[in-house]
Amino acid sequence: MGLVIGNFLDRMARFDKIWPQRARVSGTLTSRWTSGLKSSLAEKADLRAVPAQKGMAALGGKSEEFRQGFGSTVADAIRRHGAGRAQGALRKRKKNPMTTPWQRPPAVIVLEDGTVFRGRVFTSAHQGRVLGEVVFNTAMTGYQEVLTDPSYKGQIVTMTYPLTGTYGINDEDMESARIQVEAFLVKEYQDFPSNWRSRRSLAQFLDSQGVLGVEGIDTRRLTRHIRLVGAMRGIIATDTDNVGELLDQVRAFPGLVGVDMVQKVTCSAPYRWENGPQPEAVWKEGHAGFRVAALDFGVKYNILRNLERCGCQVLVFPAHTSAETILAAQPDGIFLSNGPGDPAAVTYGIETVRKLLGQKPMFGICLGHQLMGLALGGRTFKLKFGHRGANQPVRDLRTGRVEVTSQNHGFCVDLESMKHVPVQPTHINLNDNTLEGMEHLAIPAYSVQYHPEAAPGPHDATHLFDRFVQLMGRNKGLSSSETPRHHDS
Ligand SMILES: NC(=O)CC[C@H](N)C(=O)O
Repeated sequence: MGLVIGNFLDRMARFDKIWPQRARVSGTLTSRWTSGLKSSLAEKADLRAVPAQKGMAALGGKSEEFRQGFGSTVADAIRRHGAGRAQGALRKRKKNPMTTPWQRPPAVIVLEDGTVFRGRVFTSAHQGRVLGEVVFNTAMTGYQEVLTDPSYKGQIVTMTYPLTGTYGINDEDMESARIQVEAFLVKEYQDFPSNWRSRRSLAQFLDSQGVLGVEGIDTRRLTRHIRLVGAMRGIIATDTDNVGELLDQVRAFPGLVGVDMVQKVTCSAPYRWENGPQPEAVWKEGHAGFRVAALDFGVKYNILRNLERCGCQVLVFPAHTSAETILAAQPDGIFLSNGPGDPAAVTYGIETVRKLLGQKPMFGICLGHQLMGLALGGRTFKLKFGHRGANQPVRDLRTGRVEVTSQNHGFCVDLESMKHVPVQPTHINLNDNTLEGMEHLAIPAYSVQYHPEAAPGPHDATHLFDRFVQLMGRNKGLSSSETPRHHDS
């Protein structure tokens, strides 16, 4: 496979060798899952003799809580932040008690092929079972954006990066109004975030919306398994360990193929985007920027932020809106958003896009790109395990330029099927040569499978938003210098 995946596997192999050494040399709790398995409290205190003693001295009367199981979190906090801040953290922790990893309730994950993984629940709000397609994301940061990206609806997401939670959750990096993933699986959860923007911990965020978080998963084994066998349905249970029963339940779950997930995430009524969603669904009086009608199949906020940054004003329409209603708003351009699930199941969206093609300049991202492909007469298929991460190399076939891109998709437009359509393929994924972008030869319409808005990921491709603005300008008879330009390309 490609260089990027090769590097990734190599890095994971090296990480495994380095990890135990680091834990031995520093004598800290970096590997809580090895040290944590020692069951007697005396042994625990021994294993982390230095931070534990400092912790007890610094906390004075708090040593009783240490013995009762706050030990690792307090010692962790002292190591990271010093005794003063650790005391503050302990006070917060008493309000929202979190047990040490080895005290957390067990969770079992069963994949549809019978493979079993075990972990521990690091959230408190959830008891029971969760079903979804299990997918992995290789971005090293960006868990907040991943959790809130509507394209993950119906999916249980695991991060391949082994430590999650370090920088908490902030108020700015939301990609929609809520958490969209069905559940979140990590190798090691870090419950003491340290970042100037952090407002709450990852566990608190998941708890606030009743979403299950599980740690202690062998995420490397899980990822390698999905890569070898392919995307799979999975079930997480916190209420039973009966694998046979869970296997029956996961096999009865329909999964994502052929299922319209868009209706679960699209907005219920049109709205204007202006530094966030605004209730009124009308163009702003006196605004000179191009008017973009965005069809919301599960739009990420950062796409709307980017359009706004390019000087556009944006009205967002529910996925079911008819082509006639959209054209009646007299937009200068039409944007087709990203979104979850199988594009072929969004039949009403395909029909609307077919009617809108050629009426106004059109730009599609991810699911929007797939719907454009289907509306033009192409086909889509499910990739073996999908592209999700922030390091996918894409070549622009017209310039030869390679961009490192952010991606999140499990389906793909079949390049072969586009051979009979008046479309030029413009971008190719260098890992597996699948189609990543196209441009219509006769009408102003183009699309990309990847995410130029990043969030998370590199900003190599933000120029694609400028291209949309240029296209709208040309369509209105403006020269390129008369059209605003906001991104460096
Ligand atoms: N990010 C997206 O828009 C994803 C598109 C589609 N749901 C897929 O998985 O391929």
